[in-house]
Amino acid sequence: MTDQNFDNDLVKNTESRADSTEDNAQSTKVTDEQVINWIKSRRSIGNLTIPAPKKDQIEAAIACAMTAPDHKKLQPWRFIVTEGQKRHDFGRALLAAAKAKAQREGQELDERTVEKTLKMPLRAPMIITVVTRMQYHEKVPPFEQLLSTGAAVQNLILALKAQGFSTVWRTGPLANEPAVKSYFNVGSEDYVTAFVYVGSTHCQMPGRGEIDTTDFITYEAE
Ligand SMILES: Cc1cc2nc3c(=O)[nH]c(=O)nc-3n(C[C@H](O)[C@H](O)[C@H](O)COP(=O)(O)O)c2cc1C
Repeated sequence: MTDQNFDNDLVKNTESRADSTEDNAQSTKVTDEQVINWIKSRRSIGNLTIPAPKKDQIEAAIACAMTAPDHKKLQPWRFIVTEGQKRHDFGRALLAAAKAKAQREGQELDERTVEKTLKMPLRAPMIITVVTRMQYHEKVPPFEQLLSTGAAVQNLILALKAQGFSTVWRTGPLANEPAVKSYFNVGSEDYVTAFVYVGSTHCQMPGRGEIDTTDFITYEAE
């Protein structure tokens, strides 16, 4: 089954669930197997276009993100939604970061790199920047807070997919440069954990085929 088919199936099932009476709700239930195959069908898409999610869809996805496992409920994540002309400001922040990085490394940016960097945020109609705001906690070291934010990002991506949108998680070497952190008001101890590019596409990425878990699992039992 293709990715599109999975999406259609889930949408169809969700819509019919919404309309259904209690009597026929059973017959339109999404099966566990469908959910598992749907998770496996997620693919990143690099070039995205309108429509982007609306406010209620963004907030539904962020609510899912905020159900990620979170030791001591620190809620270390913050979400910044950038769209429209603001993407140009983001591009200028990326360029400032690229120039500063190049200067530190004794290099200069060529014209092509300047243009490319400025246009990076235009690859999707919306970017959701996810920040980890680190807190000191004797039982929750920084790596747990970063991982918790990573889990939130994955939930965010899946919740956007469930609403019919495509995404790609990009971070790259500029994400935590001072110019970018300053643009997003991210503290020096904090991290830009993800730029989630969000939008729509007609592009169909190939499926992954069978996933062989053999080399990645060790079972231990008495
Ligand atoms: C923390 C993190 C940062 C990433 N940064 C980038 C990036 O800057 N550029 C990029 O092309 N892919 C990046 N990726 C990888 C893509 O999100 C994606 O997973 C990869 O292209 C594989 O595609 P798939 O998700 O369809 O399997 C990053 C992934 C993670 C988890």
